Amino acid sequence: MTDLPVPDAEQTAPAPRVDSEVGPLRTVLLHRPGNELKRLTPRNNDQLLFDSIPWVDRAQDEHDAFADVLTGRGVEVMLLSDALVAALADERAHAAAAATAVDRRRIGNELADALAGYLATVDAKGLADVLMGGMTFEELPAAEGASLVRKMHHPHDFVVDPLPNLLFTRDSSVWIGDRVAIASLALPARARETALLDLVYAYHPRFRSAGRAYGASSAPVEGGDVLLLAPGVLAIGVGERTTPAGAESLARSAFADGLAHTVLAVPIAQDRATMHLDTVCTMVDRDAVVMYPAVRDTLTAYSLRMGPDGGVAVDGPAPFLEAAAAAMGIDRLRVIDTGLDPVTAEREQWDDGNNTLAVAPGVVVAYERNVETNSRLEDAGVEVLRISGSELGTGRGGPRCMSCPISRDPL
Ligand SMILES: NC(=[NH2+])NCCC[C@H](N)C(=O)O
Repeated sequence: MTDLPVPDAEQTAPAPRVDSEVGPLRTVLLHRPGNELKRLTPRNNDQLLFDSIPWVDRAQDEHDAFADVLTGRGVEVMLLSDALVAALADERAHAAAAATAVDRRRIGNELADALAGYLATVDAKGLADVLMGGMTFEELPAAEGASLVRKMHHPHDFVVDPLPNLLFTRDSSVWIGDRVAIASLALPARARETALLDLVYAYHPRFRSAGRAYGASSAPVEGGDVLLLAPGVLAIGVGERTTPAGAESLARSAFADGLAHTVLAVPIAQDRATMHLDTVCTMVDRDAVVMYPAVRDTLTAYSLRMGPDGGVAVDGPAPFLEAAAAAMGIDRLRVIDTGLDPVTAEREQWDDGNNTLAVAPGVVVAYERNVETNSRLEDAGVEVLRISGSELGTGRGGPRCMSCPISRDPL
């Protein structure tokens, strides 16, 4: 008898490729919140971009339920912590990752050497824990020296900052076609996420052959601002996070790689409530978006195309909905009219009512608390898979923010 080889998960997994916001979702990268959330206190939560202090056990339960909804729909869920540990098994990744955690300028040479020495001794899992959850002066097990830095810092100050916003995997990397763009995150609290995702995509066996769409150290672009409206058509929000230079440079590289023919640069208000384009608008079907009513008629877009000289040609601005429909080659982009009174609309926008994750055309995951928005979506024929997010939402992010699609079937 001959034994047939058993295909392993990596051989059977769909190849990474995402051309739209709504094509049937096959594989997604999530981050189950961990010890990094336990670092949040009323003194540091603003700086770490959380609006209150989450109840961590409950946040984990909510996240598990989110992952279950996705697996229940046949989606393969990859967890960032597992992917990071797998990547760090490569000693080059281990060394590079440890180096990203050592900030000599902040902790001085003596402690930096002690920290680097310690990190070199921990295994992949131990290193991943420090990279994600951070480390306090009190936890640094290096020999007690006379370091002034150690003496003058509070024992609970961070030697390595925690990364509570890893939860929002949408922002740190984006697949465009068969290439991955490592985001260049704008705010100091998230800057180190770039380096971790960069290592995951470089060293995880599953991604080794993945081409890059954007360099990790380029001008700021965050994934929450990038919407794949249709194959070849990107919308990029420009506001608190993604800069005009970031949008221009991602457009230039998408054109050069043949990943897009049109990029819409969409100015959004530079506010916490609208930090990314996906806080006011996400796609729920091939030709439909759910959108915050207050911006529906005012949102505009510059249309970027490859210029004759290989540069970027800019048109507009024009109304966003018109520019989007034209670029997508459809008559009209349907806006699901949430028809809400302005106060309800503002409350539900703040709680990520417009931040839905499509698992297929017309099927989206949404926070249950946005009762009005969800019922309007259903009235318009969209199936809504509700999850609770009372704790997950304390960082201001909904189902779309908490997910990075790695593979979607073509539309
Ligand atoms: N795609 C999104 N809207 N992400 C939300 C990110 C929230 C996170 N606390 C931040 O401020 O960066």
